[in-house]
Amino acid sequence: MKKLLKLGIPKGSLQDATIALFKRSGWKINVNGRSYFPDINDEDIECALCRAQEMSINVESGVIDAGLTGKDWIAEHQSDVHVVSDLIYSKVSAKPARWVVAVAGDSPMNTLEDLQGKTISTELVQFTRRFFKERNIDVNVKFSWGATEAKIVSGLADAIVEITETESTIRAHNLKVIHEIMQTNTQLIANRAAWEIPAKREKIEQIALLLQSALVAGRLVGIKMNVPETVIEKIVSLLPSLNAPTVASLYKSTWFSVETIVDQSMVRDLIPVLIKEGAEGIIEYPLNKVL
Ligand SMILES: Nc1ncnc2c1ncn2[C@@H]1O[C@H](COP(=O)(O)OP(=O)(O)OP(=O)(O)O)[C@@H](O)[C@H]1O
Ligand SMILES: O=P(O)(O)OC[C@H]1O[C@H](OP(=O)(O)OP(=O)(O)O)[C@H](O)[C@@H]1O
Ligand SMILES: [Mg+2]
Repeated sequence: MKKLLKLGIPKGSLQDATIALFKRSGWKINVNGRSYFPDINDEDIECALCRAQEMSINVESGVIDAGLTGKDWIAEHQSDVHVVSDLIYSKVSAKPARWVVAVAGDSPMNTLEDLQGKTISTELVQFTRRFFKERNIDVNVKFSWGATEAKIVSGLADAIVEITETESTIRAHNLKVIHEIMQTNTQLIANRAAWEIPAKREKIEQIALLLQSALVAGRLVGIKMNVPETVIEKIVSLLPSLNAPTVASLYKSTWFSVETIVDQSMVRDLIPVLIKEGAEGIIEYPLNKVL
């Protein structure tokens, strides 16, 4: 039977992070062997694996109702799709990635203008051509099938336009970044006609809401502690929180239980301070969703 929503899952760099995010959001996606049609535990959704590079083309044409892909490839194709939600994650982190112009580390080229008349290798050909044309810099943009960083080292190109997330590939080839041309992150996009169908839109919005809440939850943790009455005001003043922390009295005691949600990056600095100020029995726990 035909399902309500055909959903594109990006095959490749974003695949594992996307399936993991769906799992945290309450959907199990199972990729079976060589099949490009994974199972999902939702009778309204039919999943299809699709390359990130062509997702927006298939969403625009309506072959797929909605899908996840990078902002970069939507821009490359100038696809006419409805952007439902920005989901800030990349291959290995919950951060955007960057498309940069890079040259050999010892190159005398340091600015975009220095690339006048030079050869640039990239997978993102159309976007790169438009970028340089808008700046009246005449360059020869050549399509790269991948391993693009190697093309500077082997002398096949003077510069590259390439995506970087951790910069390890740039460093491994002794390149230097001379310009950032775009930041990119994953986006949930929908076919414009599908978006106008209430039942489809409702399902897409449900997916957007839960993916977003699982992403936010991934950055936060809960902390809970016991605090004597004498230092309660001081401890509360130290706690950053989404809202005010919850403070409850401990049964037949002058102590309080204090609970709050904080950014996980600050926990390692916060906990020693809380202990020093008199908090005890501190526990930290992960969150599944924050709505
Ligand atoms: N670290 C990363 N490296 C490459 N692409 C990334 C990274 N993080 C996020 N992306 C996004 O993944 C999408 C490209 O993924 P895709 O798997 O299709 O290309 P790829 O990694 O070049 O694939 P492959 O090289 O295996 O053919 C883009 O939208 C890009 O923005
Ligand atoms: O900044 P980093 O964390 O090193 O990640 C960026 C690198 O990862 C991707 O390569 P991919 O594995 O897709 O190989 P490819 O160049 O052959 O496409 C991308 O094309 C960069 O080379
Ligand atoms: Mg690649």
